[in-house]
Amino acid sequence: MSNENPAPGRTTPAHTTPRPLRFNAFVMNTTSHIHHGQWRREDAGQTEFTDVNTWINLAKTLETAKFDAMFFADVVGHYGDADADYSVYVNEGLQIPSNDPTVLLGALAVVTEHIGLATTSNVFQSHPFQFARQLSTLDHLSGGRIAWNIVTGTQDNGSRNFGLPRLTDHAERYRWAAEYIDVAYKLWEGSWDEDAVVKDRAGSRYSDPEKVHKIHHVGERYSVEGPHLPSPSPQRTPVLFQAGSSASGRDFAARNAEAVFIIATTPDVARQQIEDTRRRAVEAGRAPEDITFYQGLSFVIGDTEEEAQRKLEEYEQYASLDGYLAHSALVDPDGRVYPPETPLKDLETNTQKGFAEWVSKAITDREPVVADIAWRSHRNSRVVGTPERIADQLEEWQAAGVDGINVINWVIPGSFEEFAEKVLPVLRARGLAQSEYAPGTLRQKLFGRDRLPETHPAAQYRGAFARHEDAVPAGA
Ligand SMILES: Cc1cc2nc3c(=O)[nH]c(=O)nc-3n(C[C@H](O)[C@H](O)[C@H](O)COP(=O)(O)O)c2cc1C
Repeated sequence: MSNENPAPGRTTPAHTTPRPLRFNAFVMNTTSHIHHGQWRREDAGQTEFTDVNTWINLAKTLETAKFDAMFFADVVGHYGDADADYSVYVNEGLQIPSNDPTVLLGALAVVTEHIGLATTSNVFQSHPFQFARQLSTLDHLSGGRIAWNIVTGTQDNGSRNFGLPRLTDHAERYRWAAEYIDVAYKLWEGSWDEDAVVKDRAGSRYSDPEKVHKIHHVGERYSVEGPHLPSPSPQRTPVLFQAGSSASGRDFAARNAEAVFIIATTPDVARQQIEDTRRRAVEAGRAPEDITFYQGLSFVIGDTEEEAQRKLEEYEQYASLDGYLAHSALVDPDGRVYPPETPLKDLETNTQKGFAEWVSKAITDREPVVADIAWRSHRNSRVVGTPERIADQLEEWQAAGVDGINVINWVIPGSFEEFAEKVLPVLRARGLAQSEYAPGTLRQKLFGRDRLPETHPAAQYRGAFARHEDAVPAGA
């Protein structure tokens, strides 16, 4: 690893060069991802998300700017219950229509060389045998640049699209995820020995049957015999991203994740969340630096503070309260989205409880209402100002323990072009952004190794299935 890319998570003494932050472009294969209403702007290229060139051009822009990864969020339904007023989602282009990000990564893998490519996939949306095969294929195609954002679902509607009655109970979702990922680890790490592919033309042996193993997984939900069909890809297990915030979500992240996404309201809140998850990771037998944290932020950049404020007003004019409310999924027990004027004290909902309590406490001069939640979630993760002022604030996030930033966009590609043109040079001058990519796979770039370390739970499956009777019979 070059000096510019020391291992993340380690504190740098004050007299040495600062540690660069990591930067991901947070995107979704749809029109309206986070900042609802902005698609109506003339410069909003996200309306053309079905055109592969929108993404190819953006990937190239990001690679030129040395972004670490392009990270695609995804959902498999709309927010709220099945009976919620889904005309809002449709009117707003709010994550519908949307296309599958995992398929798109295949195209992006061949037109890029360095940038990491992260997809989101829910544990109930595909069988782990099939999903593990898809990601191994992408990891081969991209030369080892794939990451997986492991999600357990947030939507009743999405669950019903896969035959479930509703969103599975929270604790049960994480038990499900634990088995799902266990199957994937067995396939990725244990099914093939490192030197199994021999391509021995004279000996008429493509792979060595002694070195390809069935996994014989039998669990609560899955029964998977194996072997994994793809041979080992450059990273084997893709880089593992996760975004759980509850206690069970943090435990899952602490055990499995290499990069955790947070949207903390302040650097102090981030610090607490990071320290808590790192403590859990150490309890799970991992090293503190094996797990990194990315704060989601959007930027309003001006050459002067006045210009930044003027641009902010422009974004505000396009912002859609209906969209933020629908995305917040504040639904009543009948599945209807709550009217914006509903007092928070009258809310009866199972989602966003922690955030509602925080907003209730923050507003003391009047009755807090549902609209406040939508507006606060819109406002609390944005940074407004000159590039220098933005760099100052990023230093504060870094001092709180944040390793990287998930850059949330207003418009594609403009938000990323502007960040690359105006903010990254200032960050580079302060040693806070990389100027070149480190060579190798995404994990090599981020952590200085191609494969998961021995302290990771997936490592237990290396060599675990290497019994002779499990080998594929010759000629099968
Ligand atoms: C930055 C960020 C990005 C997320 N992206 C997705 C996503 O793309 N798809 C999804 O289903 N959930 C996504 N989530 C939701 C999380 O996976 C998780 O369900 C949520 O944070 C609640 O955590 P908990 O399940 O531990 O309570 C995201 C969360 C955060 C903070």
